[in-house]
Amino acid sequence: MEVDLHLPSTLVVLSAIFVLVAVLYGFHPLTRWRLRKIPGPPPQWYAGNLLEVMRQSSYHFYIRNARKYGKIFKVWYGATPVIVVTDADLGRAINLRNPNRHTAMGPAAIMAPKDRMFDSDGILLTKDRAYHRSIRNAWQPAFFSESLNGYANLMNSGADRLIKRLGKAAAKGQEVNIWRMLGDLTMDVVGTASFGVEFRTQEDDEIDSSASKDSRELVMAAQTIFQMGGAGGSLYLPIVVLCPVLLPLVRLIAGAFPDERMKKILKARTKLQQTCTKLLEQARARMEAEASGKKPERGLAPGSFMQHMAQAKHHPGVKNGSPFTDTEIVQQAFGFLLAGYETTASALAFTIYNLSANPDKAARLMQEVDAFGRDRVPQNSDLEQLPYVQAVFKEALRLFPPGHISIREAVEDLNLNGHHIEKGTWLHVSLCGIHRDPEVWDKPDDFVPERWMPGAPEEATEAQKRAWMPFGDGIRACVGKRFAWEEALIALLRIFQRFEFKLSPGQVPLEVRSPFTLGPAKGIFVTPILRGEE
Ligand code: HEM
Repeated sequence: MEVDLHLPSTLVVLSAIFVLVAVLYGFHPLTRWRLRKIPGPPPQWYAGNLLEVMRQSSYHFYIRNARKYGKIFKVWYGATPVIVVTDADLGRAINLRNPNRHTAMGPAAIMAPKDRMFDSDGILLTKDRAYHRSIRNAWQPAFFSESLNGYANLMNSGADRLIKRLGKAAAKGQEVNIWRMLGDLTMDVVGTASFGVEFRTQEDDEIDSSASKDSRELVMAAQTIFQMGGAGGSLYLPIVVLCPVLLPLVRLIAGAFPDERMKKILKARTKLQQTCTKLLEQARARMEAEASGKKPERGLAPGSFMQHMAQAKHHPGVKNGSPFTDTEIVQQAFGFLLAGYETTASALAFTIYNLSANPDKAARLMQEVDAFGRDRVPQNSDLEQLPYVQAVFKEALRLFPPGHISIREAVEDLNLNGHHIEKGTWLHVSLCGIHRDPEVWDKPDDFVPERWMPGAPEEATEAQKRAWMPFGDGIRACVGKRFAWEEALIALLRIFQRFEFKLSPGQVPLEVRSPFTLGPAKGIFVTPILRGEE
């Protein structure tokens, strides 16, 4: 009888290869060795620290680990090590020298390039420096004082609709999820400012039936993308997180067989693109009609961000200084909504949470509001008369910065306090870690708006002021900061002219989640109470 002596040895070799691959992809011995001197929480095989990050939220996980391991530590997102920095000066230096964001692990990462165009070429994720400068410059005039003065009416009408809704709840003594309601407000304001059609997301039946068909379709598409777009959206994602080298293959398979979530996102993106293209055509018709002295019927509102982009041109060195294409304009308009909607809603909700949990601070704020006038409708230029409202908002942004990480990719090899970091490494400047650093702040976890009141005994030192950076820093810092500031102050003033809030029990400390931006885990539940006579 003939015995196949090769079979066992083949099995041994295959098993050895399998074990080697399992070790290389599960344990990453070489990378671990390279980064061994950087401390950090011990990773698990394959998942790294991902399960802990998801359980605790990256926000808490980073704050806790900064207190345990110091201002530079490493965290493993599956197979990818991320260097987290919680030192303000080092963070600024990183942001200044490394302008590229690494591609987030959202469903978009696994989409084919044609389906990803919103992300890869928009202001948020483009890695082409000259192109970024060109788009960013085109954005800037939307935040000049003249434009901001123009937005005040829109922001006040948004606040009117919110006050109406709060009034109904107050009359019934009803608890509300204020985070949700503020989300409806900011979607209303940012959506209308960006796309130039009335978003009307604050009506009780979600989308006002009197809104135009274009407007309704746009709102629904944007909402679908938001609901579906968070990290962990697609079933294909875990594969890429655990084994990034499979990305090209996963993209191919996901392109051919998209799962339900991806299908919905793709459909919503196509709808958004089509509707915006139609609005742009109307806008161009409007501009032509205006130029020839006629009055057009509909189109983008004058002064809207999209109309502004329709008139903008690239830098002479980029695309020969040509006007923006329709696709580019839609990318930017969607970027405006994406970056400005949830961040501002969460910042406002955190502010109301902190005020409700600290009634003495709320009382001081209401005194200032009353001195300004209970019935006075603010304009942008009035906001400097509200130093305590500003201080309260600043302090809420310190404790809970909605954009809590400046996400970067090392553009070259770096030396971080003696640690060698290779080009391409993912870097997270943890703004929440910096904002709660006990070596920098007294009572880092307490809500003390007086830190931001000039002359107060608690007034922040220069080092503390430098360590306040909720809008990031460097050339990728928040371009919409002045818009957010105006919108938030108008909303706070208008809300507290009419209401105070009772926090529902069981919410201190607040449960948060931070898949991408930082927000309350389930919401912030309060009962609005109509304020008595002055
Ligand atoms: C309270 C509200 C807001 C907060 C806390 C916030 C925070 C941030 C942060 C932390 C960044 C990243 C900075 C970095 O990577 O270093 C950012 C970027 C950005 N934000 Fe905001 N933001 C807010 C509102 C807005 C609004 C209302 C808009 C638009 C109208 C906007 C548009 C953008 C854009 C386009 C970027 C990317 C800029 C670039 O890459 O050049 N943000 N924001």
